[in-house]
Amino acid sequence: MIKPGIFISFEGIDGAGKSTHIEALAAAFRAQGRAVTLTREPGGTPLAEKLRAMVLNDPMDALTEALLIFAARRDHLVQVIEPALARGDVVLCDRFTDATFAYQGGGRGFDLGMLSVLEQWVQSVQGLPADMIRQPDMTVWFDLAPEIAAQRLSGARVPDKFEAQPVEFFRRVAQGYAQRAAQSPQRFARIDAARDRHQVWQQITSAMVRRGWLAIMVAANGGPK
Ligand SMILES: Nc1ncnc2c1ncn2[C@@H]1O[C@H](COP(=O)(O)OP(=O)(O)O)[C@@H](O)[C@H]1O
Ligand SMILES: Cc1cn([C@H]2C[C@H](O)[C@@H](COP(=O)(O)OP(=O)(O)O)O2)c(=O)[nH]c1=O
Repeated sequence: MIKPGIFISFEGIDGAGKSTHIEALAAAFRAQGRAVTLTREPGGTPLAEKLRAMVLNDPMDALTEALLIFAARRDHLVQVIEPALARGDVVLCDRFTDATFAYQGGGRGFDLGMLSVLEQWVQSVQGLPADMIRQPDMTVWFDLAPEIAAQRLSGARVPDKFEAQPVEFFRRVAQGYAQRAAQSPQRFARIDAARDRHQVWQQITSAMVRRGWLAIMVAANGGPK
């Protein structure tokens, strides 16, 4: 019998430490025999990657941006995430809809009610009860003060359209995440991302072990390189 798929998203402001830990978590799941689909948003399909390049590089008004992001999400869900979950994969997704609420809603001040309507439309998929939409089973939220994230990113990479925003923007993004976490406390696993890499890794794997998704031994042996 195939195991049910698990959908885990990773969220937090730019520089919070997501990329550092996702690969290591994929390796931990593989070490205990699970197939892993490692993917990201915006992106994850050829079409969605084209939309990502536009969203991250071209100036545009907030509604255009939200529509492109949700169009990319729909393609990604239908082409990649749903088939992977149906196969029983562990899907590790670097950002999902909480990022839209945080960046377009919190950061850019776009209407949250409209984002909720788009969320309902885009995440309605076949095979779920009519009153349910596809949501991550768990969202690992790297919570970090914007000042620390900016310090970590300074000189680390060429900033994209969002990374080039001032610290006040990221303060609003962080508030957007906190608001989403308060609305779905069961789904969100908050990580104190100000700790060192080892302690961050321990917090992440503890959340997986608590859900019965990762064996303690596998978690103890892994970690970011
Ligand atoms: N716990 C940590 N302590 C200090 N620096 C970290 C930690 N985790 C990641 N970093 C560094 O911070 C920067 C941003 O991390 P990254 O994983 O790329 O963040 P994100 O993917 O969330 O934008 C990188 O240079 C990374 O090496
Ligand atoms: C998924 C998503 C990302 N974003 C932004 C956040 C990030 O600044 C950017 C790309 O995310 P990310 O892949 O984390 O960037 P990087 O590969 O540089 O670490 O897109 C939104 O504004 N809205 C969204 O819905």
